[in-house]
Formats: sequence, C-alpha cells, structure tokens
Amino acid sequence: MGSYGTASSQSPKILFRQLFEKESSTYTYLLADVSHPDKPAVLIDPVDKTVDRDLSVVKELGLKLTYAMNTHVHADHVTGSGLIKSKVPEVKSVISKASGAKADVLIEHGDKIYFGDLFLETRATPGHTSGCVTYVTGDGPDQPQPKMAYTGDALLIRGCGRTDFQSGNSEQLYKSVHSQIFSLPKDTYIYPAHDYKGFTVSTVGEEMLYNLRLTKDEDTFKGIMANLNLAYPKMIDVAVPANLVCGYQDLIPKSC
Ligand SMILES: N[C@@H](CCC(=O)N[C@@H](CCS)C(=O)NCC(=O)O)C(=O)O
Ligand SMILES: [Fe+2]
Repeated sequence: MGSYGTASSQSPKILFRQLFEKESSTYTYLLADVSHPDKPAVLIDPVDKTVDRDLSVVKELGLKLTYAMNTHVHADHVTGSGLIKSKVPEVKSVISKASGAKADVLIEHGDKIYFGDLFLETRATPGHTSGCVTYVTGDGPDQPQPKMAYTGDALLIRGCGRTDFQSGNSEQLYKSVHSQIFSLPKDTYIYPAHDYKGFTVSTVGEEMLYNLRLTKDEDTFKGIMANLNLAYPKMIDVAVPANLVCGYQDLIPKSC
C-alpha cells in the first residue's frame, strides 16, 4: 500500500467546497488542510469546462493545489486534470491503476493521498467501470469527523452509476457498494460525482435505508440495472479517449 504526499505535525482542519458543472451535472470537490502553513489542497473530479472557476477559488482561498484526482474514467465529460496541469504544472494527476488511464499517480485499494496532515484513503469500488474508486477521508483521532466518502458514480444519492459500458458489471457494483461503502460508519457523508435530481449530500445510513436500487436483493438489483434503458452519454466517444490520457493531452508539454 502506498502513501503519497507529506504530513507535518500541525493538527489538521479541513476546508470543503462542493462545486457544480451544470452541463454534465458533475460535482467537483475541493478539500484542503487549512491549518497547514501551505494550505495544501486537492480537487476530486474536476471538469474541463470549469477549471478556471475552480482555480480561481483555489487562489482566492490562498490554497496550494497539489493533486487533481479522478474517481474513474468519465464517459460524459472531459476531466479537468490535464488542463489544470497545463496551468499549474506542480499539480499531480491521480487515478486508479485499474482504470487503464494515464496519470502521475496510479493508486490502488488502500493507498492514501495526503494533503497536509489529512488524507484520502482509496477503496476499490468497481462495477460502474472496472477502475472506479471511492475516496474516504482518513480514519483516526487526528482526522476529520464525521467521515466523508467521495463515491464517484459507484453510489449516487438514491441511485447508482449505470453498468452498461466501460466494463460495467452490476453484480460487481452491488458487491462494491455493500462491502466498501455500506460498511462505513452510518454517519459518513456521501458525496457523489453526479446528481440529476437536486440532491447534494447523503449519508451511508440514509442510503442503506432509502437507496432505490442498492436496498434491493442482488437479483432484483441486477434486473433493475439491466432494464434502465438510458441513452448513452452524448460525449462518450470524445470523453473516454480523452480521459484515458488525463484530459487535454495536447496542452501538456511532457507526461500526463
Ligand atoms: N444524459 C447524460 C448522461 C447521464 C448518465 O448516463 N449518467 C451516468 C453517470 C455518468 S457516466 C449514470 O451512471 N447514470 C445513472 C442513472 O441512473 O442516471 C449525458 O448525455 O451526458
Ligand atoms: Fe461515470
């Protein structure tokens, strides 16, 4: 298991911002350790179209962006990671090794990404795509309470990511959510990568009771997922190839 980034001896204080990109209904999350002298920050699931907005917030709050992280290879929008790296070269891109995508840091289950004295722990949650991960704020007395889980498209509020492309597998998704997300403390906040109904946040306990798909038994869940009949995302043919190389590769001088 790997740990990326450095820790200091200050006691950490988390800054949290939930940002929205309306065309793809994507949430981007900005987290920082504001008690650390450098105020190191991470962005989870940035979108190319809103990179300038996100970097303005980072600047206005006096943060030092260190990682641009993705929960998976998105099919409906182009990640902002590549564009961010072209504008702030010291930022490192992060995605799972299992995604097959390029990035500076390829993480696996159990790996930790540190920003100041805070960290996000990686939980492999495949099923929507084979490389999906959930990032969970660190456990332990010096880590923020209550906990937060950035679930990408594995678990949406009252729903979940579809399983009909990018090696999606409903049986795998069911197991991922039950073993890796529903096993977290019930007061853990759930922050998904998308919402199409106006929700912003949920909790593990709430989803265990009210999720319209994951509260069912496995066979019923598989039946629901096989009959969603959703149109393919409009940008899939552009977004997936671009996201496999971390976004807009042509703007980036060297590696992704
Ligand atoms: N209409 C959108 C695509 C909507 C969509 O397919 N969303 C995905 C998540 C992004 S890959 C999904 O899993 N949805 C599950 C659901 O139940 O809606 C577009 O054209 O971009
Ligand atoms: Fe997705």
